[in-house]
Amino acid sequence: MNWEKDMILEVKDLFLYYKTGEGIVQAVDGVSFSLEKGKSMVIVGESGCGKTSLGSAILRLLPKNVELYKGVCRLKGENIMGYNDEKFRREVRWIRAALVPQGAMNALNPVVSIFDQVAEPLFVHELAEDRQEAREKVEETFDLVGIPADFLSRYPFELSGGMKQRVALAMSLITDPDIIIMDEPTSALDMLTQANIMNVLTEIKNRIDISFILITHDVSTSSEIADMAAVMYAGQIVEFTDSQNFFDTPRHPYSKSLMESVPTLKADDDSLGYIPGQPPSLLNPPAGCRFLERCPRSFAACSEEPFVFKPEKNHFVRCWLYEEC
Ligand SMILES: Nc1ncnc2c1ncn2[C@@H]1O[C@H](COP(=O)(O)OP(=O)(O)OP(=O)(O)O)[C@@H](O)[C@H]1O
Repeated sequence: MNWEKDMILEVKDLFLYYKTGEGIVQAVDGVSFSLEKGKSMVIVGESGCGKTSLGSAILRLLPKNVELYKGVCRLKGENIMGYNDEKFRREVRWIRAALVPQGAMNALNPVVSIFDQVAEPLFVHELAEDRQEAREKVEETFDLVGIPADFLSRYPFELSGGMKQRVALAMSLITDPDIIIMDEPTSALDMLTQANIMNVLTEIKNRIDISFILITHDVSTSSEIADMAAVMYAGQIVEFTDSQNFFDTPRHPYSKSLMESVPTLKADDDSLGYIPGQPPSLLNPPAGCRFLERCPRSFAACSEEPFVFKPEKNHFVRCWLYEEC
């Protein structure tokens, strides 16, 4: 993969391992991808495959038990992995790259008004001189995420789940970052509210120059907003391509099974697929292809770790089936 100037984010050979009493958990194991400016990307995969860890690794939000953390992360061409922690905190996290963490809407402070919570990053990072300036910025951001301005003085308990999620989004947008990573932003919401949040994201994408990474295990809700799609399996990205390609013709056997297991309004229940078995433990992942045990198309080569192949332009698949491509 070449470094290119119109990329917002380039991740190369990123590793994040955790130390535990049982051994080393290889949560992010040599992940590489790149995302163009203004584009959005979805990262899908089963629970426990390392999606949250990948987001945390990019934003350097690390727990204490890190065993290995290395790789390259270029934000607008600059390797932010080379920044010391202070520079990273001051210039990158929440300023140029923000996170909407899993369950963010339930983590709002119940005794602090919505205005004070959304405006806080402006004061912490000295981006507003006074409350009036902060208020204007918060109102502008509320307009972007579809929160009525009179919600400024409300408290979280006065808001519906969908509104709380919009507040969490507003908190990540308030500093005008280049990119936002959203971890399961719709998972605790009903279907209608999920669709509303997706519409809000589409609206934001149309109105401002921002890139999104959407982390989810729900393939269906992400198809509308994503320009690019990455599939994670057992700590690795096994497929990465533009979403049209991915949703029309997924290539990796895991991606295919994943797509076949997504319910649609047209399909009857009998045609729904499922993936037998469990992903391997990240404590001691198998030496060959990590999907081998569950793969309907495995063959002799799969006992060796697959390289990433490119069956067509901008389509990367970690699978021996595409070796000849
Ligand atoms: N601090 C930690 N210490 C040890 N293991 C961890 C730690 N954080 C996560 N893990 C493990 O790392 C692996 C990847 O977890 P992660 O939360 O990144 O996956 P995920 O795909 O986001 O899952 P989910 O969809 O359930 O949120 C899992 O096996 C998890 O148990």
